Amino acid sequence: MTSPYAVQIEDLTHTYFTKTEEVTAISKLSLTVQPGEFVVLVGPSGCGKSTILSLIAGLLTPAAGEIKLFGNRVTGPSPYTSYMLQKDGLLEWRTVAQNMILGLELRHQATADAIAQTHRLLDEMGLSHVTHHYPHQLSGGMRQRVALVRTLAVRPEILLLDEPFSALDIQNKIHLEQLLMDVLKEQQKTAILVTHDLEEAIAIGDRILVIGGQPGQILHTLSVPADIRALPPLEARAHPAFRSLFDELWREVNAR
Ligand SMILES: Nc1ncnc2c1ncn2[C@@H]1O[C@H](COP(=O)(O)OP(=O)(O)OP(=O)(O)O)[C@@H](O)[C@H]1O
Repeated sequence: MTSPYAVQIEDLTHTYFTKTEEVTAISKLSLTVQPGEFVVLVGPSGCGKSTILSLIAGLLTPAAGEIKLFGNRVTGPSPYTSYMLQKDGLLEWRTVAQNMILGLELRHQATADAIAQTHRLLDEMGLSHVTHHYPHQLSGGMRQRVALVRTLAVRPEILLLDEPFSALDIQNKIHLEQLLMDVLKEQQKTAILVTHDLEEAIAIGDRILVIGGQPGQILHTLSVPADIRALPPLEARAHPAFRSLFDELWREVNAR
């Protein structure tokens, strides 16, 4: 039987070992994410948010518990996921066109069709005029849009986004949030976003999980009301209920 979940995490524990100490970053975490759902992880620094993403991406091996993506157990990096970080990670010696197909090349999927698709995405992001530019010729917002195209190019079912817009000014941030939401809606992808920006969490998430405790646990869940979810990120921020949701999240994140 196929799994009804895009992501299913059961009793997950992860411990980092350093020369001097053991840090249990995640302990017995269980969580499910529906296909097409946009889940946001918020919480104080060091609570384990990035560790959760790295475990889902198969970049770390858990000490205990398991993660399944569409019913398939994660044992290493998988074609289901694509990861985007705060640092764009563009290779300075490659043009925009060469950077955006990097993931396709690494996965041996750089077919003419896949590359053409990637150029369409670049066009949708308003970047077709910089196809042959090098990263140093781009603004911060443009670089991050190229990184988003590269993340989407491999057509992952699940996007893992670790503070991807946190270094951007508010105009660029909202613009990229909108572009991301358009693509997710059109392609019906699942996404898990880590952010410190509680407004961003409410403006683009379906369900927000406050992570915290000793070690990482889900301390609070906030489901964003459907009428806010239906709005573009800029308008969502102006919804009359937005402030009280923000206050609720703020209290929960800062409660302990
Ligand atoms: N490579 C590592 N080696 C040892 N400890 C680590 C390592 N990476 C993370 N940790 C520890 O694991 C815990 C969780 O870290 P993690 O980066 O997942 O938190 P976070 O919530 O993403 O933090 P931030 O919001 O600051 O990015 C922290 O105590 C951190 O110090």
